[in-house]
Amino acid sequence: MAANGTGVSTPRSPLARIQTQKKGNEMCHDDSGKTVTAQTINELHSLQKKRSAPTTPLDGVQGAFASLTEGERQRQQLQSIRYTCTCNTETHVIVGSRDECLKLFQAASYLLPCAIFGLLTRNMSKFVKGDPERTILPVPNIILSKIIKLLLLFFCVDAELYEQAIKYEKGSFITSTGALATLSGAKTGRSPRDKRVVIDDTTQDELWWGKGSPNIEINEHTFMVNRERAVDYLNSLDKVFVNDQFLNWDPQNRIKVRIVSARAYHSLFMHNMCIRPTLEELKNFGTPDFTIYNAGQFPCNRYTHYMTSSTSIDLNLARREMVILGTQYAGEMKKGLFSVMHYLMPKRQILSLHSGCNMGKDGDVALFFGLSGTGKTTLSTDHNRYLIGDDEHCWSDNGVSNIEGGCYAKCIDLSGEKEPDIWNAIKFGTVLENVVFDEHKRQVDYGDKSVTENTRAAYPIEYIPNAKIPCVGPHPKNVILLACDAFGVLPPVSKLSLAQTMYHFISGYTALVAGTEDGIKEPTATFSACFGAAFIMLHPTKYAALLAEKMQKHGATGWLVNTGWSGGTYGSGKRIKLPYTRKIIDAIHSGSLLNATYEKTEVFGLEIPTEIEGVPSEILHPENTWTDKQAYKDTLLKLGGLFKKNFETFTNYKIGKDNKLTEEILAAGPNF
Ligand SMILES: Nc1ncnc2c1ncn2[C@@H]1O[C@H](COP(=O)(O)OP(=O)(O)OP(=O)(O)O)[C@@H](O)[C@H]1O
Ligand SMILES: O=C([O-])CC(=O)C(=O)O
Ligand SMILES: [Ca+2]
Ligand SMILES: [Mn+2]
Repeated sequence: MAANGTGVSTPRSPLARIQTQKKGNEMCHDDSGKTVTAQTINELHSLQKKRSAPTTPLDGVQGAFASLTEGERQRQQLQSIRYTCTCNTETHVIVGSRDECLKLFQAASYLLPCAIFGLLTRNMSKFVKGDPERTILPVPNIILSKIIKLLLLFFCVDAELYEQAIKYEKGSFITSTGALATLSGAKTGRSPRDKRVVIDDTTQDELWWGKGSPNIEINEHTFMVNRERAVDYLNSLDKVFVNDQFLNWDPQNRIKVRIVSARAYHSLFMHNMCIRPTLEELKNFGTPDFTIYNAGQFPCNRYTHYMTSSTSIDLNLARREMVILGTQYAGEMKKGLFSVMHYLMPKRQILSLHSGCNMGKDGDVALFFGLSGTGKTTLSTDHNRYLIGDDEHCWSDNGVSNIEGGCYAKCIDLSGEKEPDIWNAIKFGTVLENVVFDEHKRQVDYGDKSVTENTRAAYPIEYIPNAKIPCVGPHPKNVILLACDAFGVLPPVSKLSLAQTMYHFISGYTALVAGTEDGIKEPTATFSACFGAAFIMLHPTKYAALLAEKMQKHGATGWLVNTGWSGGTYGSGKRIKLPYTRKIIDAIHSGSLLNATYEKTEVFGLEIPTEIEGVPSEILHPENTWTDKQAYKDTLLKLGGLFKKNFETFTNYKIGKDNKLTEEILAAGPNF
């Protein structure tokens, strides 16, 4: 209780957040989207719908159903709910030992095939001590270790999740192309400063901690406090959604995950993003390898030790659990599981990668690395190639495999002409986050940033016509590093030596424009080790060593592609046209670029081709595109300096078995 007797203050509006972030802290950079500007939930909702004149008369039945007889209408309705079992909101509480409960759970899923059951476990200690609210549950005198709540609800076909979302989650609508438009609330991007990892005897030694690391420590006790909070919240609801799914298309390294969440939106999102089990696999699912408790609507308690805001995403590797409090941004689940893979896979000598991946007709595989917004999804989705995946992969001795079963595309300024496959994937079943649409026609305005610039579409990978199912492929031939250079000094494409590839992989550079706020014209450089510092769990050099080893072994060629500015910095120059970038990528895939004539640039020492089919030669050397040559030189040196400064932290580490490669990598950076 506060000393002045006024009690503990509560946030003024549901969207208010506590700002406790220290400026200039040592955390890895925040690549999450900006939070919304709306101050209240109603304001947020009003942003989503654009006013327009109604086009449909509201009285009388119109359209396809108008001419149906009642019998036909009923038949069609029945057909559409064929797969939906009756919702039984009654909660069946089974109390028993963990094993007994699991057995019952298994048996029940056999009795009702197709059903996914809600399953919640909670520590019984508090329960046994006697919470009057809870002792109403029958407690037979067997040794209790867990309570499991079976909710006979789930049968998560897309249609039912749509219905649940529309009925219970404000801001859910069906768009004109059939996608489910949703709002993620106050957070429209990830919150890397609120992502915490339990430090224990094992993780203390194994994980990367300290400067630059994404792992902010909490202790086991705090994790349990937050876990209890999340589970209590979920237990208080009429229903929870449970997804039992897989990660990783490599059958030998498949991970079973369970996601318990409160929103149909979250369930459909993960249904799309993770690998969907067959009915047979679901029946035999057994115990998951990892579980997420997503209580995102509910905040963490600010007075809990270690908490610095009302949001906390907590990872406990020993318990194989993650708890989410205070953010409904669905990407936290996707990228939270990616972090888990970044821990589990390297232990098996498998490299986990923040990259897109596709394969040509002849089986040539390319990886696309890059930070958020640099083009992984856009460029790996290529009508002339098979899509293996757009964002998260593993590279093992067997080749590459996608970790996910879906894609998560940026939608800002999306157009059907430039990105037809992504455009056409936005249909029934797709989750469309934080977009603005016409209130009557339900047509999405992809240019509208009113809710956020980070608008997204999450769809199953099968929605891309040339997806490669199963999503696996042979060893990569090309490793393409994407950087969206808003300084406009990096060449549109350069061929890299292995040491240069490693240098740029460890640097993980991109520069975007700070945002859409007035007056901000100056790009900010972002360095994020391994093009995904927010998700890696071990020291970056561990992943770098694995990449070097695999590239060497399989003879892959590295490339640096600037998908950003040309002809000047943001403000004076222009973003390189997507069709040109596609031509460049085509030349890499076909092998023609490997045999081109090259010249070397100053400062970065990059090899740039003099000619590429379909690309004006004058843009290949960035200096040509700048009218002010001095400004080009100054900007180049400025960026070179930023690279050097960033790399200082890595100069004391050894990469790989011998010092030779380490020395070569250090020499592969800008030289001036
Ligand atoms: N020359 C270009 N090359 C690639 N993308 C471009 C280019 N010009 C504009 N774009 C736009 O940049 C964006 C690239 O976003 P994309 O979804 O591919 O990012 P991503 O690397 O997959 O990021 P994330 O990891 O956040 O999903 C798209 O909106 C695309 O239309
Ligand atoms: O995780 C997200 O929110 C989107 C994404 O893919 C990234 O940022 O790399
Ligand atoms: Ca993407
Ligand atoms: Mn990503």
